[in-house]
Amino acid sequence: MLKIGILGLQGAVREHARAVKDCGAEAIDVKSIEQLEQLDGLILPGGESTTMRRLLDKSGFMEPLRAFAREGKPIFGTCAGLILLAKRLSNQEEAHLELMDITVERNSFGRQRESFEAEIAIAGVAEDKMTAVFIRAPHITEAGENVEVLAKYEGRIVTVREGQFLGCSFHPELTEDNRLTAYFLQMVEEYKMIENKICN
Ligand SMILES: NC(=O)CC[C@H](N)C(=O)O
Repeated sequence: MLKIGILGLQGAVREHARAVKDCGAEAIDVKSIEQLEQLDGLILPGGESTTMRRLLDKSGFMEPLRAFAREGKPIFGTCAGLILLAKRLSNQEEAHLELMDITVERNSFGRQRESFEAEIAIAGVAEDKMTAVFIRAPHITEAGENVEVLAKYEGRIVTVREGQFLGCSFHPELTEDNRLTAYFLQMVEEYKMIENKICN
C-alpha cells in the first residue's frame, strides 16, 4: 500500500487523510523529519502559509523537505501548500520551498469572495468538471515552460503539474470528489515504478 504523508504542522490535515484513505492508500500525519523517510509521496495542506513557514523553520523541516524533493518523490501542494511550493511569490514576498517554476499571488480572489465554490474542468482529472472549494485562495500568475496548466478559473491558473509536483489553489479534500487526490496517487505509483526499475 502506498504511504502518503500529510504535513501535520498546521491546516487541513485530517480532511486530506480521509481523501487519501478513501483512495486506498495509507495516510500518515507527518510531524517529525524522521517520518519523511518512510513516505512514497507528500501532501502540503491548505492553511496559512506564513504560519506554516514559521513552523517549518522552527522544526528544521525546510532542508529535509527539499532533500525529499531531490530524491524525485512526488509532492502535492494545496492552497497554502501551493504557496510553499512556488519559486516566486508576487508582491515581493519571500518564497519558501522554491520547487515549482511558478509565480503565485496570495489571497487573489478579493475580500468579498473569501470563500466560494466553483465548477472547474481539470485536464486529465475531471474533464467533465468538478466542484472546487476556494478559501482565501491564491492563483498562479506565471507558469514556466515545463509546467502543465491543468485548470483555469475565470482565466486564472488554479491547477498545475511540473513533473513530480502537483499544485492547486483550492481545497480538493473538502468535497467527496477524490479525483485529484487519486491523480496524485497515480503520480506516486509512477514514481515508485521508475524507482524500482533503477534499483533492480
Ligand atoms: N486556504 C488556504 O490555504 C489559504 C492560504 C492563505 N491565504 C495563505 O496565504 O497562506
